[in-house]
Amino acid sequence: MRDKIVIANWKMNGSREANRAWIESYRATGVRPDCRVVVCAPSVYLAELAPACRELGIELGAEDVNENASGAFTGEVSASMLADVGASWCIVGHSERRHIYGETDNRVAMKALALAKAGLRPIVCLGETLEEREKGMTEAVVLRQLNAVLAVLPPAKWGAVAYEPVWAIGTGRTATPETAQTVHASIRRRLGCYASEGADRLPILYGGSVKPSNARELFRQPDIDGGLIGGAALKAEDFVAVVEAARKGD
Ligand SMILES: O=C[C@H](O)COP(=O)(O)O
Repeated sequence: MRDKIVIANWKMNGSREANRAWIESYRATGVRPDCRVVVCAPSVYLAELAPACRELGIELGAEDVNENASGAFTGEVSASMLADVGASWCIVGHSERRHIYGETDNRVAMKALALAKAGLRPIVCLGETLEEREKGMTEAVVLRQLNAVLAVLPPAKWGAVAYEPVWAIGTGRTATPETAQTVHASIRRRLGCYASEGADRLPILYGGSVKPSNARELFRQPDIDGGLIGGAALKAEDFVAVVEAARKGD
């Protein structure tokens, strides 16, 4: 059985003061997670968050990375820089990066590769738009995105896959557990080709309007190994309630 993972993606939210308050609220809940917990935060805050996260047993992640090791890439942050300030995970291919910043499958793959080379665990996001779903292209899109990263990096070097249907992100419109499970099962089948390379142990997370009220049903699905949480991760109490929904045996 795979361990569950619950990952917060704070996106472009927070401040030093708000982050301290989040950490204190998380601590005050007294939660003893039965799963791995990761917080992905804006890179400028990682160094300051690292000691508190370590103390609380939270692993730290970044939200994006540049695929190059160093050089003239003004404004960008490399994988080794993220490792240097305490991150061990990093999101790549989030739909906001793909759709707002035009990131291609190939660029996402190069980013995942750069992270693995620096010893970080990539969280590889996949997901179809509403238009693609309505045209019956969900599986084709998700597997195309998955294959691009598999072509350069074996699953043993990945941290997690996150299936996030674009139409469910920040909209309050969650995929039903059955809809999400169908796509997760396709991803799992495709990863089955890499069973000898550790793919059966790779967690497949669901993201898209996960909240305390729907997390348990989603996490009960056989191929949903946890979640990538946006809006509900901004309030520590809500995030902890989602973490609690990942308890084994529930
Ligand atoms: O990375 C997280 C996802 O974009 C989900 O965001 P959301 O929980 O606000 O829908």
